[in-house]
Amino acid sequence: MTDSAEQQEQVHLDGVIGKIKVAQQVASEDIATAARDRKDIERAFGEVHLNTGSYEGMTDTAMSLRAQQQMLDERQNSWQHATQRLDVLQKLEQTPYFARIDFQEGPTGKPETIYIGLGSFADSPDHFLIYDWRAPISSIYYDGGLGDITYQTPDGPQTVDVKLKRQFQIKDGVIVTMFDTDEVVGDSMLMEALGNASDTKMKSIVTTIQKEQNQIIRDTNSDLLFVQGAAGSGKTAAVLQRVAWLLYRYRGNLTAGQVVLFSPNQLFNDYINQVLPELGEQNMVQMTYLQYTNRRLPKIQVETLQQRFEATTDDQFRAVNTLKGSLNYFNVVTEYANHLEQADMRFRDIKFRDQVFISKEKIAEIYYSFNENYHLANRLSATREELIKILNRRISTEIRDKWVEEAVQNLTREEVDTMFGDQPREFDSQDKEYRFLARQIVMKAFKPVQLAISRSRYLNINAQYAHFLRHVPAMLDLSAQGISEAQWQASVEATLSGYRNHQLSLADTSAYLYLYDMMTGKKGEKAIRFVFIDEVQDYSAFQLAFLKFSFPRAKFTLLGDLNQAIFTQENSRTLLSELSTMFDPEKTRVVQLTKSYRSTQQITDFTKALLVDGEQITAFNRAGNKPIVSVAPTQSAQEQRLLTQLSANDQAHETTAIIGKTLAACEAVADQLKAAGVKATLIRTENQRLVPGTLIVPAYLAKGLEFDAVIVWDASKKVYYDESERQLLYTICSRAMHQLTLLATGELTPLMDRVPAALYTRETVTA
Ligand SMILES: Nc1ncnc2c1ncn2[C@@H]1O[C@H](COP(=O)(O)OP(=O)(O)OP(=O)(O)O)[C@@H](O)[C@H]1O
Repeated sequence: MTDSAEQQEQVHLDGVIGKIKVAQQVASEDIATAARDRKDIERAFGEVHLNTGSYEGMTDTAMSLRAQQQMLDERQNSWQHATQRLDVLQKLEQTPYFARIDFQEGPTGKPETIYIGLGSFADSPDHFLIYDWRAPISSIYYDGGLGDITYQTPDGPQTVDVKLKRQFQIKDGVIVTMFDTDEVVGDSMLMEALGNASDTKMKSIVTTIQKEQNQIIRDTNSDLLFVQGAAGSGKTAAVLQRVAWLLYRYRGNLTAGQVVLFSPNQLFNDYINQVLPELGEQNMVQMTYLQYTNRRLPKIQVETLQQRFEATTDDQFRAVNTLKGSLNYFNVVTEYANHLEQADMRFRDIKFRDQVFISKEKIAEIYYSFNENYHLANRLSATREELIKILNRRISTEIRDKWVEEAVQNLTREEVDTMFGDQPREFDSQDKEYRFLARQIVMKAFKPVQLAISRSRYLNINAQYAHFLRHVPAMLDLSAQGISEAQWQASVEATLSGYRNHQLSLADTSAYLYLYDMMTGKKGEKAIRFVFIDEVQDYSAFQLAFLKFSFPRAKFTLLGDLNQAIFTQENSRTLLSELSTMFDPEKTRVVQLTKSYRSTQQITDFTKALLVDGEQITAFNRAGNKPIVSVAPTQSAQEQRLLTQLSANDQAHETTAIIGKTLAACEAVADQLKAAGVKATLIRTENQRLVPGTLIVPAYLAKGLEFDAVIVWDASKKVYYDESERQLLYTICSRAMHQLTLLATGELTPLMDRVPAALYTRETVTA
């Protein structure tokens, strides 16, 4: 490449930036105009006189208010649109684009040149100076090198002959480097991107999206897209890009509020919440499964992440919990709920002033009076109608009661005025006026009853759930699950007594809510169009089936690494086969990501050796130090070693996370560091924020995060002794980007036995 090529590109860049600045000016003026218009309308709003003297007057007022509101909404929209536009333009001014592609469509097509950036920019309706990275044509940048490349358009596949692929690094409007490449996405660019230090916030990967990741990002056909990828293979990164892509692809028909991401914990939500804004989009709805379920049961304390992780796992508990997480159990709940159409629905009396108003027996009689064509949802709504009729009859008779008459007579002028509200007041007789007021008084008194009916409070979900649990042995062969009937009944009693103390396990919460939704005929949240579930290996099949039921119109993207199952362990292996029965196989796509980008080659080689079948994982070729495994004879020697490692990491400008197995272990480390005068932040709960500097994090909160340097505290035999902890240790070690240290006291964990000695530096600390 000649100097002049670079000069020409800089001239082109300057021209584009000049035009972006002009467009910024226009957008700023649009914002000001929209804001001014809005003020004017708001002022006019205040001047609309509320004419409530006559019925016509009220209608006129209402109409003019509505028209004003509409104008206000329009101005609000154009204000928002212009603000978003300005935001994108400001980003573009710094780095307008990162790639140039020259191509030709067919042998006779004319040669074209496009530039690709974070957003599109045109100086006239048909003249694009920059194409959005999400535009169909931009796909050729991610999907291939030079020559014929096919990309998908809304009208079907298109092939073009790519003649030139040029990548740029532009900083503050100046080309820092540029090079031509015939690779998919030049490794040097990726190397540069990956060489950066870790941050408390994840960044977008728009300039270096890999071909396999691009497949995930641009998928539109699958109802279920399952991404199985090694630690650090960019599952989370790709999926955030996918959200941005979907918002672009379905602009006008899809909003960020119709996309939900279920993430492993709140800390992780915080970690990723800058990526979409960086891409000029709004964040999707983000929550954890626990938050999703707990918000529906505010009075119940659903088992937290820590409780779940540190729960006792005796075999009996494990078998019951495994059963409660299975698809089989989900089907049992469904079957049980359907059976309630015939019998066994539990009701509660509807009370009025502490007296039984409609008895549960009466409600049951009504509920079961409809024929078998009435299913759960319409049976309930038919019952509701009957109950409302009973209430209305009672209101009509109650009107004549003495207390009501007295109440009407005692009404003050103001009370009468509020009761009439916007109602016309002309009555042809005094009696009619009296009846109107009396009815209002009675209806107000019966409001709690009306609410109890409309909110189905006469359903007794607690009794129903207890009945269901006791009924399970009749519906399922427990012995096939390795559970005796006595064990099951003991677990039922434990669940119910926990419930009386307002506590419920996550597995029971899911079943409880699903049963409730079935009983009340809820059909889920239809507005949600895309659901993403990160770290899906930690979900049970029951939870996934429940989410599918809860979001019936959504397409699902599930991301997981079966090697990082820290809650469900071996169950996660059956998850894929259970999933395949939930979704149409024709509309299911499974993508494997095997290349790990997070860590250096040395760390990836080490972590994959920890796994029993980690062969498939390949490292991105980036060199670093071998992991250090240090065994000290005493606890205090291990503490000393921790201090020297921390200061070595500090000197190398690597931010360290010390990852302990439990919160208690992390607290102990935090105390030691404090005593030694070393500054570090202990992350106790998922509601904390990640802050710069050394962190101490319990294992179950480190999911999905990454750090420059990781110190595993502590990798002794007494801490990690069981085969079932292999995946946990793998998950922890794979958080490290550049530097990994495992510290142990006494004997090293036997989980290290399978790691070849050549893959790490072993140290023995002397006392
Ligand atoms: N195409 C890419 N270009 C640049 N960086 C990338 C790319 N893909 C992944 N990365 C980086 O690699 C790191 C790991 O990515 P990410 O956290 O998405 O992986 P993951 O598969 O979700 O990992 P885990 O399962 O371990 O949580 C991140 O720092 C991410 O920015």
